[in-house]
Amino acid sequence: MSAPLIDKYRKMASFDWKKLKAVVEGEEHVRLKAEVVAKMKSEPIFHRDYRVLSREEQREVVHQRWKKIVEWGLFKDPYSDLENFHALTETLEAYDQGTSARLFLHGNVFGAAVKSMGTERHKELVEKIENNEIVGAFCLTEIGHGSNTAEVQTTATFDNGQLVFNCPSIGAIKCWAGNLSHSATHVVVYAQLHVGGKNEGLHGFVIQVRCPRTFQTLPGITIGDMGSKPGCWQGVENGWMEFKNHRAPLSALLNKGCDITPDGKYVTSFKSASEKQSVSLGTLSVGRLGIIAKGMMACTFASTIAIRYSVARRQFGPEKGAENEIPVLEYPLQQYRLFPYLSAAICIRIFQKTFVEKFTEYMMRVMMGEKSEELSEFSKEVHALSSGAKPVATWLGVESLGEARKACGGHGFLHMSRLNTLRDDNDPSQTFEGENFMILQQTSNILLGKVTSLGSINTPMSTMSFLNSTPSKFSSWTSNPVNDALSAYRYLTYHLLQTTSSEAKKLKQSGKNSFEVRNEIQVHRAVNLSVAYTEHTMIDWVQKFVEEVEDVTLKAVLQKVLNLFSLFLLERHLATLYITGYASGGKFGEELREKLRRAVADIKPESMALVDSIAPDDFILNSALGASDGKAYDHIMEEFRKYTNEQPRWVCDLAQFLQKRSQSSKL
Ligand SMILES: Cc1cc2nc3c(=O)[nH]c(=O)nc-3n(C[C@H](O)[C@H](O)[C@H](O)COP(=O)(O)OP(=O)(O)OC[C@H]3O[C@@H](n4cnc5c(N)ncnc54)[C@H](O)[C@@H]3O)c2cc1C
Repeated sequence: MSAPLIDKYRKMASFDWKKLKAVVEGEEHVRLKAEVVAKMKSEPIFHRDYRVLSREEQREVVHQRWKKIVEWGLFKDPYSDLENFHALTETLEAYDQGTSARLFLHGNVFGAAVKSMGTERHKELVEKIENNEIVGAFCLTEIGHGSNTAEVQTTATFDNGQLVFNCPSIGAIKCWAGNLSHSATHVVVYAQLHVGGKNEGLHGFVIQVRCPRTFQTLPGITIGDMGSKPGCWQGVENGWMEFKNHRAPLSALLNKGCDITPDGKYVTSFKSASEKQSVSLGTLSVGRLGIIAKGMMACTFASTIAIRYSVARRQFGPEKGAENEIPVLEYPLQQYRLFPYLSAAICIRIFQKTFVEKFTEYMMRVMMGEKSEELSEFSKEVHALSSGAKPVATWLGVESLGEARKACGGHGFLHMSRLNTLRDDNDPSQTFEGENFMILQQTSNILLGKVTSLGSINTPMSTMSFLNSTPSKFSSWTSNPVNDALSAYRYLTYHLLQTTSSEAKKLKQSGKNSFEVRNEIQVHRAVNLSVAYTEHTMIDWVQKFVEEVEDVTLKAVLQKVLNLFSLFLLERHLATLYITGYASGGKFGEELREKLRRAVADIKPESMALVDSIAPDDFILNSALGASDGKAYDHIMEEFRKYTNEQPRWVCDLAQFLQKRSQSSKL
């Protein structure tokens, strides 16, 4: 049985989805993505079915795909061709995060670390990285330390003009580094630098770990694999590495801002240990911006697959008889569970794109060598927002895939739906490049640092200026739910800032040290503060984007999308809004919920065209339930039929066993 209803739903929309796609993503981005997809379709190595590959198969296929992309020469420096970089990045991330991890870990993590922390001394190596003559991995995490990077235990000791690397304990063994198990010839490794018996703290080094011809590890280095992992991560070579007196040349030290003289003296231009650490770990914050897009892609896949399937799937109806059954998308509850993630997919995309534009402006100024108060304020603001937006986006993304899987019932559990695999693929985005709860503390620390300048806060992206004036309490709803939501968020953020700050003061006065204070203000206070600030900025930036859209039809549909996104996020703070005194009595909450239900219902006629505007090409989506023709049952059966005649060898054993059982029961 096929499901032709999808076209009926497409016709309900008030707008042309292709026009909306061009407005939201940009025409050039859409064209470039289509070009990459066409290239991939033409290469057999990118063709795939729903078969679950073994770890070895998956790694080999990732390797072959990586080789093809390198041969195509599509992957360029993001700052030399940003548009091209984004189109390729998005397509690969959507196709398979295992393949994209392989490329990014080399170019954008390992390579970026060498470029940002290295000097002229590393120029030749940078050329090799760019030509893909070597393969790189990034080794920061150890068995005993991940988040607390300052305490990593691997040592690099200056000895007779060389650096000697050691892991003094099991906890100091490097782990989790992608590309490391089999492929990496070089790594960026972080270690405590010891010179003349003194620990100079955490530093980055670049060293060769394998011979690029034999792939044998160099003396003093043992490398292994970390075993099986869920989803696409099976294809990523996350490895461990132990050093035992491995000797490397002094040039291994990534020496921007620091060095060791030939006679063994450590010299640095850093004014403090924290400045040194922030430069050596600065490369990490760039990654957070990219990971926001993982959250957006997760919401995109979840809503595309689940909403298309919800039209093909009919259950119950006003009257008896299968012919009277209605698509499950008709149920308000199903809409309420799915449409918010559809709105999140669109809003996070708009937010992330705006953020990347602002970040690029910031990076250009850094690369031009600017050193100003304003630029350092810019850096802080970028850090605060990226550390808040990465958790907000990735939590929403993983949550959306779980909800979509349940919304697709039993068939959602099939591997061919891709929902559980995608959930596994996206799961670690909540942990790597800064564990979500840990980096939210960085956002709240920066916000709390502003308490003394309330009234005169002036930051380059203006994300905190609203804190300058005392926000007012709820009085009544207006005709614009987004403005209403923003007012509520301003109140919420302001009050969370005040209560978190006064709680910290109280704890300090009671004799707690700053470590204790920081820990005790997290629950219900600092964490919520970071989330509220971030969501306010997201909504605010998307609203500014919508205001600029000229086409009235597209503007109207985007407004509906943003209405839903704002109310959906705000409703999650309902209890805190009441606790902080924004409103009293049930009316505000009742009305908020009623507006949320209304916003969901407003999306229904637009939903299928909205899905079409965000959905990746079927080749990339690769979901039997979410294909654009809406024929979920046909695709499911096509796959089922592949398995019907396979009789496993143990069936003979089963037959014999049953026979034995029946004979013994007759005795
Ligand atoms: C798929 C994957 C790929 C990875 N790739 C790489 C790679 O290529 N290179 C690399 O170096 N690393 C990599 N990592 C490692 C990753 O960066 C770390 O796992 C991450 O930084 C979190 O550190 P952790 O595992 O030590 O967590 P922990 O810090 O041990 O956190 C455990 C829990 O404790 C909580 N916690 C810790 N401290 C505090 C605190 N002060 N207050 C409140 N709660 C706290 C955390 O919130 C978390 O819930 C990868 C990880 C994964 C899963």
